[in-house]
Amino acid sequence: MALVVICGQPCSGKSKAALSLSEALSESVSESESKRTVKIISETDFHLDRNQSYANMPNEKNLRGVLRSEVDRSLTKDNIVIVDSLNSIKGYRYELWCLARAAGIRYCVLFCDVEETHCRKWNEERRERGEASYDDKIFDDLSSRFERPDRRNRWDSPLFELWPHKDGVEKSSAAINDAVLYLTKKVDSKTRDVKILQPTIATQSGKFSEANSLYELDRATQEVINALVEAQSLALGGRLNGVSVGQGLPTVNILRSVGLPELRRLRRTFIKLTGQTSLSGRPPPSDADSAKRMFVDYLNRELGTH
Ligand SMILES: Nc1ncnc2c1ncn2[C@@H]1O[C@H](COP(=O)(O)OP(=O)(O)OP(=O)(O)O)[C@@H](O)[C@H]1O
Repeated sequence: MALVVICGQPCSGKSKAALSLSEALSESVSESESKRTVKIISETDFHLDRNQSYANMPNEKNLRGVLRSEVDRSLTKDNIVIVDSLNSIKGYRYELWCLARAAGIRYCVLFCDVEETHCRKWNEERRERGEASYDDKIFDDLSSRFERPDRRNRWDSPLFELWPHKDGVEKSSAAINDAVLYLTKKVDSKTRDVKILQPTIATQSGKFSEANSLYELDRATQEVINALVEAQSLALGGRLNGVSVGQGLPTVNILRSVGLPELRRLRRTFIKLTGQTSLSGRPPPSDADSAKRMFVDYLNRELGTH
């Protein structure tokens, strides 16, 4: 039914927010919606120690991989899944958004906006009470790498903002109320303010094996670029529609001439988002057709023809 990504600095009140949202959602269930369930997926479910999980990049990628798989397994038409983790890397939020899109459900981000100094103080207080907390080194590292959500990104939208330090967090907080309304609103063909993500061919494609994945991704996307450059030069600047990049693959639909620098930029961004920079540990597609399909889908969306 929906995926909610909680996002915020370390020790910014994310778990409190996840719990408040879960309670508010459960209370909003009417008789007719009794099938609906709310599930929180958090690092503590896997008995993972914060300082171990974020000690180095391989551990961090592993943690994100574990959480992402659990999200992927949990998304259904009837439940609302809340991911209670830092979710501070933009590329990772994009991946979660892709999972929601592949599942054809609604999506939103709930952001705990707390200044780093307050988070640090809360973390120190937690440590003094003998509760699990971040070591200073880990806290500094995570907080310096935090990528603030931006509602202009599809994967950060809609964005509901909480200010736990200023206002506290309750199940009646305004942002929680707004999120509940958004997540539970009945939609029909006239509804404009609720977006149910639609799966595309690319997001429906199967699972990929890790072997040779980066190499395949690099090569496959280059082949798509080559095909486009060639097709554009043959069309001599004329309108191009339905450029084939291989049998059984979707076509690229460009309504304007797109130069090589722009194509190269799009390719670089795509590779980055697909995980080549290993932001989340998810392997990029390992077979050429999957990689091409994803890239064509990305180009069609970015060039505004979808
Ligand atoms: N609104 C608040 N006012 C005062 N203190 C708070 C508030 N929210 C959280 N804290 C303090 O911060 C601690 C951590 O809260 P919480 O577990 O919700 O944060 P978190 O962002 O989920 O942490 P982590 O990054 O470790 O998962 C709490 O134990 C509490 O001491």
